Amino acid sequence: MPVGLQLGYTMLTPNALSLDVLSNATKMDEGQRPIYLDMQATTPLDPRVLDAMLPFYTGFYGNPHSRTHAYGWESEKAVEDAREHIAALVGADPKEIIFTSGATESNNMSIKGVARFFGRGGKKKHIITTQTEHKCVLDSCRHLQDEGYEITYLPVNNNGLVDLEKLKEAIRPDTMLVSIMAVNNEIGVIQPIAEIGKLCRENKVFFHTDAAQAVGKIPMDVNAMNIDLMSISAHKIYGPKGIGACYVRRRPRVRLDPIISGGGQERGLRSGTLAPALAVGFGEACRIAKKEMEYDSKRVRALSERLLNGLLSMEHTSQNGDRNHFYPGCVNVSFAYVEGESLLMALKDIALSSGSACTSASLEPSYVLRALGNSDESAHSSIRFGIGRFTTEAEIDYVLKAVTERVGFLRELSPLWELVQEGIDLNTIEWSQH
Ligand SMILES: Cc1ncc(COP(=O)(O)O)c(C=O)c1O
Ligand code: FES
Repeated sequence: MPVGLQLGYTMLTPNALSLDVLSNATKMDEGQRPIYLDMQATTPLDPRVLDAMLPFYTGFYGNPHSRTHAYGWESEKAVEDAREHIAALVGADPKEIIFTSGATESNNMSIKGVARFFGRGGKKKHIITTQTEHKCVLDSCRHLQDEGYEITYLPVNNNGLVDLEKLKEAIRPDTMLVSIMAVNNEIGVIQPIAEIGKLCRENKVFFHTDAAQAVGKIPMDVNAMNIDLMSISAHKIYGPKGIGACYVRRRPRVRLDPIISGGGQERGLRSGTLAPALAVGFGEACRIAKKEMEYDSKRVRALSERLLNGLLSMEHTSQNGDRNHFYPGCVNVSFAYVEGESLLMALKDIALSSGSACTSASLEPSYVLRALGNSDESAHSSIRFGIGRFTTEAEIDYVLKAVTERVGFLRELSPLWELVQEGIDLNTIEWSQH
C-alpha cells in the first residue's frame, strides 16, 4: 500500500470524530479567510509601508531619472532616501545597492554577471553552490553550464548545513564565485555566512549570498561577513512585490556583465526606469525592519517555540533542518504516516505549504528535503509553518489544535499507522509487487 493516501470521502467512517474534524477543516465563515502561515512565500504589506507608497501613485509621478524639472527631482530624492534605508539595514554604502525586480533577478544578475565578466579569457570558469539553493540560483547555474562553465553543487549535511571543510576542498584555482544562501526558504536553516565569507576572501573568490529570507529578519552585515554580492527581496519583509535589490561591493570592486542593458541606470548594471512607489515601499520596509528587528524576533521566537513544542509532542513527528541554527519563523515538520497533500487538504482553513511557492503545484517531493537525506515518504509528509510580524498567539493555538486533531484523524485512516500501533516495524515488511 503506497503511503500516498488520498482523503477520499468514501474512505471515511462516519464516527463523531471524523464529522467534527472534517467539518472544521473546510468551514470558513462568511468573510473569514484562512489563517496565513505561509510567510516564506510572501508577507502581507505593512500598512505603514503602504502609507509611504501612496503619494507616489498620485501626485509624485515624476520619472526619477528626469534631471530637468522638479517632478524628476522629488522622485529621485525619494528613491535615494529608500536606497539609504536598504543600505543601512545591511551595513552597506547606498552606492552599493542596485534596485532590481526581486531576489530572482538579483540572483541571476550576480551569478551570470560575475561568470560572464570574469569568465572572459577563459582563465576562471568554476562556480560553487549548494544543492539546497532556491531554484533561481540552481537554474542560473544550469544555464551557465550550457555556456561552458563548471559548477559544483555541494551536498549539505543531514541538518541542512554546509560542511566548511568540503567547501574548502571544492575551491579550485579557477573558482571565481561561491553562491550560498543565508536562510533556506524551506527549512529555515541559517548557514555560517561569516565563516563562508572569510574562507572566500582568504581564497580570493567572490562570495554571493541569496539573503531573500534573511535580510530584515536576522542581522546581516556585508562587511563583517565579507559578502561581495547579496540578493534582497522586499515582499519577504512586509514590503511590496516586484522590487528587490542586489548589493554589489565597491571595494574591492566586483565587476558584473549586466543582464539588462539600455539607458544605463543603476550604475549601468540594471537599465530601465525605476518604480518610485515600489522603491519607497521597499525602503520603508527596511527602515521598519531595522528599528523593530529585535522586537519582531522575540515575538516570532516565542510563537515558534509554542508551535514547535506542541507539534513535536505528537508521536512520530520531527523537525527538518538543524534545531539550533534556524530562523524560528520557518518551522518545517514531518508527520510520519500522513501524506502531506492530504494533510494540506485537511487544513484548508490554514494557508500553509509543503515547500517553495514556485514548486507547490508539483507533487514531487522537495529536493531540499531529499538533499538532507529524507526519504520520499518523509519529504512528502512535511509541512512548512511560516510565522511573521502579524501572527498572533491565538492563531498559533488554533493551528496547533487543528493539526493535532487532523493528523490524528488521517493516521486513523492509514493502514500503515495501524501496523505501527500493533508494534510492527514497517522496515521488516516485504511488500508484494503489483
Ligand atoms: C531563498 C529565496 N530566493 C529567492 C526568492 C525569489 O525572490 P523574488 O520573489 O523576490 O524573486 C525567494 C522567494 O521566493 C526565496 O525564498
Ligand atoms: S519564487 Fe518564491 S518560492 Fe519560488
